[in-house]
Amino acid sequence: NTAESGVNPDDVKITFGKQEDILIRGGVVVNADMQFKSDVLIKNGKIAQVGLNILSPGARILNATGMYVMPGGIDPHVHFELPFMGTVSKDDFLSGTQAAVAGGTTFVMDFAIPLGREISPLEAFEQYKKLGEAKSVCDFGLHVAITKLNQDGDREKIVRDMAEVVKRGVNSFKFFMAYKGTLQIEDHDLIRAFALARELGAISMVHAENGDLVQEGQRKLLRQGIHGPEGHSFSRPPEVEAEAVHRASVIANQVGAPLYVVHVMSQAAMEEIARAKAKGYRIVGEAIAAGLTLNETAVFDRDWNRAARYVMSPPIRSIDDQHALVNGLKTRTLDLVGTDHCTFDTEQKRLGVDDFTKIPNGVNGIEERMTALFDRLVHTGKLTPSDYVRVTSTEAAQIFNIYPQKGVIAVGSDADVILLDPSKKKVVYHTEHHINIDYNVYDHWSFWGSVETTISNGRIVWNNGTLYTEQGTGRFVPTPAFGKMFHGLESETFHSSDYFAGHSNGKKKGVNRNGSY
Ligand SMILES: NC(=O)NCCC(=O)O
Ligand SMILES: [Zn+2]
Ligand SMILES: [Zn+2]
Repeated sequence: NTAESGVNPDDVKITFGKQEDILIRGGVVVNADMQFKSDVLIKNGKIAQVGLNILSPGARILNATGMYVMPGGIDPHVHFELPFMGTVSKDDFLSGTQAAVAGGTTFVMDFAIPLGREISPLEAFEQYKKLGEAKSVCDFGLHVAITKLNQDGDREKIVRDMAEVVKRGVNSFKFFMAYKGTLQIEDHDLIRAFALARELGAISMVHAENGDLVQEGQRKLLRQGIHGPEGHSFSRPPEVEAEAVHRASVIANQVGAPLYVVHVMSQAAMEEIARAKAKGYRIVGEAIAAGLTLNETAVFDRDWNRAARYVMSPPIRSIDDQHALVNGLKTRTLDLVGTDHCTFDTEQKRLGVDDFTKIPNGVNGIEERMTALFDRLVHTGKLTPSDYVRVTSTEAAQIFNIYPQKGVIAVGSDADVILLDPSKKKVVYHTEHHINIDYNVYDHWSFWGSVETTISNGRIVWNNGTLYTEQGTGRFVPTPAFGKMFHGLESETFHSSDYFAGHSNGKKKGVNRNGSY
């Protein structure tokens, strides 16, 4: 036991990687609905007791005086070892989840993307699940990307795969409306895929940009002699993002499918979400840490290597957009915050040194999200600590249907818990971070709100600046179908075959829960 906050690191070394009884004393527990002074007892990887003056002889004591005791962060949008744009993103499930827990995130959701290889969505799911189980140091879930509906001339294969991955614990499909020629799915397939997802009780997620317009914009700029990173921003203006949000929301609403828009980066795109919400569409908007903290001036840096670090899609926008997105979280036009953590080192970014369309797209953020958002949202007084917990953890747990296992400090929930000191600053140095690249877009930034201790499934994995992780301790957590976004829709008669004219011999047949069509 120690009078200092957190625990004595020498003690921890003895039991690192092991679940133990932990008593968190004297902190303020913050859930999405309320905050209250309370102790928290952890046993066997679960929260065993929440209340005042808990006694538990033999438990390790964590002194949380002056700290917030919060559910571990849930990052619904990360990409580890993603084969993309001629290379593979640098952080894998090991470095990525180590950085996650060092930053207070205890659950990540990656995307199984059948990209750059002729594999099916089911094979992609199994590959990513295997990678995650072998390397992760915290629990993880998976979304599955659908890039086309026809595999090797077999129009039923993808349909069968979608049903099968739902059975295996996936409740969300991702569709890219951009990246023409590689990931982009065309509207006629999007309509059918949304309908299938709807029938299966799985959320349709979109990367919303008009990929055809982007491609035309890129060609025009290159013809005009614009080859640098700024061309990336010019080729993907906010209208191109907003148009895709509008189109996706209309298509989803027409087929009755709940829609999740990932990485909303512009005010224009956010306004399309507000419009859809006002019309009663089932739609949620995800902000990302980069959109809430960075601005487009970085892409205009005279130093090419520095500018390229900020190239991601949709692009990082203006300061006005950034402020609008922060306010959108406050007004609940936007619902939750991820990172889209997708890292490429300087050498990889330089693949596009002569042509901005070849700069691998992606920025870091998994290690900084919790502290950066605490600084920008809570320290500024815009959001309450409870609202912060909602947008960084609880909302994701509810949307992806793993609440109350995750996303709350409550008896019976997984012991994924952080101790956050609101009066301490976290300073980011690329020399100290846990991600696997040679820079950090937040290098030398300081944020109010430092995650002092992270507990993952009852294991202390981060304490006072030191990691105590063991590769492979993270589990794949299945996300069951028909979560929050489907509530009230379960019993409705819905046949995706209504959207597959001539696809099932004219017979009105749906995808049943066993996966046959
Ligand atoms: N966002 C980005 O630039 N890279 C990751 C892939 C994606 O989410 O579009
Ligand atoms: Zn995307
Ligand atoms: Zn992404």
